[in-house]
Amino acid sequence: MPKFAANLSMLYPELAFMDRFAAAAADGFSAVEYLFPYAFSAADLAAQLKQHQLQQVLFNAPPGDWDAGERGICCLPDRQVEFREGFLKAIDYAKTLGCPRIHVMAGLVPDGIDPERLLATYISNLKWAAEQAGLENIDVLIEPINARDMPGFFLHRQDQAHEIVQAIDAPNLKVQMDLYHCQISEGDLAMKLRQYLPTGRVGHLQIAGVPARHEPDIGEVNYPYLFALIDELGYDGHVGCEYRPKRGAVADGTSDGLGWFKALTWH
Ligand SMILES: O=C(O)C(=O)[C@H](O)CO
Ligand SMILES: [Mg+2]
Repeated sequence: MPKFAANLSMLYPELAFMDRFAAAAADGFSAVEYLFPYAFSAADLAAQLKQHQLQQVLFNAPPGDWDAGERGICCLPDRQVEFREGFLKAIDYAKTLGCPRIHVMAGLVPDGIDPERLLATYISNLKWAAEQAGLENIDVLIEPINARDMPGFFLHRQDQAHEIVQAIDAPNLKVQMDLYHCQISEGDLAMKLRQYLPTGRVGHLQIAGVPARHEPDIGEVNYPYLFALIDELGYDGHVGCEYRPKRGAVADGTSDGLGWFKALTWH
């Protein structure tokens, strides 16, 4: 069975962020991920990990002005300085948290800029980020995100992401394959896993039910089948549980929805 990580940005919305570590550990998770650590000190977050014996497996580099609607700045030519400063801050957090990978969001395609310039900026920033992160044995990840949830995002498809990763060819630059986004954008999940996991270029997996992004046992995707396939293909990384609990921010709403996880992991 794959190893699962609780995504603390989406799970446990009923709790304050700092209380979500204890809740994830109590539910049987041994790893966590979340979008952004920057509202908290790295030392406080590290203390939560230590206290609850949790491993931090992923977080995101600063995405620009998230509240204003920005979704990453890596492809934006006029934001290179900010991207690089933000990425160095992410490395500092990753070192304190013992986190081996950082997700870099590409950004939304702005009007009126030549697509070739965006691609050139994206590639140049990713090359630089992979070099910096490589000095600390950290992987850099890029994630295709579906256009229904994030219209105008620069990176929508697995083949596009793999083409970029191959072109840059840095050993620590990999794809974050979110099966929720992949199902919405392109489908054929089992064959996509068979195609991409053996390349060694998938650095992290994430899951959610489709179409509503609730628990993985709600919706059109047969996850038990895919978990067996992921094992068969020898993937030994984590699978991030990045979904919005169906019961929402009510007491025990997240734990009540974890029957699928407990059935797989509790013996
Ligand atoms: O939305 C996702 O799937 C992610 O993994 C990003 O980190 C945040 O948009
Ligand atoms: Mg994701």
